[in-house]
Amino acid sequence: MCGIIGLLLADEEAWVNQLLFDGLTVLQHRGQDAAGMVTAERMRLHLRKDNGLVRDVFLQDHMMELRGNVGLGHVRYPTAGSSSCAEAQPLYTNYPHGICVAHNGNLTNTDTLYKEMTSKQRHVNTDSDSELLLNAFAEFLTKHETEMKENNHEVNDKVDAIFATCTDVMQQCKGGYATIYLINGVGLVGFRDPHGIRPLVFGCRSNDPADKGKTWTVEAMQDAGSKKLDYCMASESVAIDALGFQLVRDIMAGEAFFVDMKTGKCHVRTCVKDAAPAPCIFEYVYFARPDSIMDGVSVYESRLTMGEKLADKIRRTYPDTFDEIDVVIPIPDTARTCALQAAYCLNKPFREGFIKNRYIARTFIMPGQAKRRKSVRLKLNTIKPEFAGKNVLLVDDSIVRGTTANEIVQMAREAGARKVFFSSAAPPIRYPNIYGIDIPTRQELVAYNREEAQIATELGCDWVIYQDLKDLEDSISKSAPADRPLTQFDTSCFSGTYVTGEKIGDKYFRNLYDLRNDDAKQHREKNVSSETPSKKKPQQSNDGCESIPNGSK
Ligand SMILES: O=P(O)(O)OC[C@H]1O[C@H](OP(=O)(O)OP(=O)(O)O)[C@H](O)[C@@H]1O
Ligand SMILES: NC(=O)CC[C@H](N)C(=O)O
Ligand SMILES: [Mg+2]
Repeated sequence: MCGIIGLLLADEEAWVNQLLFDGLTVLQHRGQDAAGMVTAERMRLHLRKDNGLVRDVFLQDHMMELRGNVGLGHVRYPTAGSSSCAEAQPLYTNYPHGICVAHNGNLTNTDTLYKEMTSKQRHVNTDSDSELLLNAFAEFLTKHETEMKENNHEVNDKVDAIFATCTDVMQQCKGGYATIYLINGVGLVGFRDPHGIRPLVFGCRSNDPADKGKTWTVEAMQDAGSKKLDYCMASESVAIDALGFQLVRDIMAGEAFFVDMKTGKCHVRTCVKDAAPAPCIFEYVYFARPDSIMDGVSVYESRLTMGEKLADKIRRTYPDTFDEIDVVIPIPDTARTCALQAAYCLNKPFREGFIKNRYIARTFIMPGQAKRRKSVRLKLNTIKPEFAGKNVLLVDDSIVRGTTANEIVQMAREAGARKVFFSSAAPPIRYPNIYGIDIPTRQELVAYNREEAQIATELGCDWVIYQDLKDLEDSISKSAPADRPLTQFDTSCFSGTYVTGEKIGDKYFRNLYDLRNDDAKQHREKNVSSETPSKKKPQQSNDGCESIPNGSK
């Protein structure tokens, strides 16, 4: 999962860099491996990207170079290629105009796309799927702008050319993607794949004091005077809130949003006929911040309902033994909301048994199992009296590899717990994810080929219980707005059903396994890190980290 953000300020003399920095900081939970930013100052692009957290990648000197009133930002959690900083984003291609991309998601037809792009003499320089998404966009934009110049009736103007390009990219590129392009001198374009698997929202703010208190809709934005509005697109609404913009709405599945930097006007269009919304259910379970609103649903509210339904299932499944539970303890951070509500519904005390070290980041999205395991112990420590002599019900949002659960159960026992029951607000994860979450192999999953009793043995707990998929889906649908019901989700890692429908056969999964199992990744990363120069010396970087000639260093 990555975090993306795009901003255009009406004032051409203003700099967008600090807003991008702040927005990326708010989206940091979506990607911890690398961060990047590109800005456009008149016709000149400035790029800075590197491995590391936002606060470490952008130093004062870099910020001074990131000039201009329009830009893109990205925080990366790799799902394809390597974690080399050459694959950090935004990525750039020279022709046409000079285009940069920030992408969240994962493409599933990269082999075909690679062949098509190289057959058209487009230069693809990395193993990143996002570079193919960039080149496909550039290729189709070239085609439609040429048609426009030749007076083809279907493409009448620049706006038509942009949307026709989005349609072609959506038809050509399979998989999950929410993406923002910065087209130098033209504007910002954001869109979601035809299933809207990955999230993307937009908002605005007005520079006109007369607009104070106004509620912005797309129509109101389009009626606003020229060069009056600042625009923001971002993976999550929290970024829009934090920057002082007003959230307008989600970009819908198969829809594109274009802001023309010459006129300051915005345009929205549905680009495919067969859009069928199926957002990733794991965003609600784990990825998104609870204070985000996604596809009209409050993530916080959906997690409360997950807790409620989990409590119901515990009562139903263990009518005799659930009385034994003395205390309900969340596994910080993400599980807190559902644990709170589960405790309330079970009528059991809710206690903070684990304290989180606020300086350790999320463990599931860290690369490498050894690092993840060590991080759980560094990240969480027990409040011993909350465990001593008690039967504890631990609540986590999900169990993926079982790294966290395994360590946590041991820690609970070491702290003196008598019985340890483990519950997950999501169903067992038994299938790979191919749309932007790095769960590439079934073999690494603790629930792979195991039933609950075997999983409990593996985790060392007295019993383990999982949410039912139907209950999870209902937890989210329940809070969907009446005029935009959510009836379908990408639930692939729980169900093995892949919503994009194209034939994803055994060969694809074997190849994914070979490329992205933990050992293969570790081997690749060793080679990458021995090639990557120190990020503290950006002036000397020669590995593609600042790949635009004359760009920011
Ligand atoms: O079974 P595993 O492979 O360990 O993965 C699942 C765990 O990882 C995540 O926590 P993480 O530490 O990433 O983030 P959080 O602080 O937001 O809960 C998630 O919330 C689970 O606790
Ligand atoms: N998690 C993501 O969204 C990853 C984006 C892209 N596939 C990459 O690996 O850079
Ligand atoms: Mg967690």
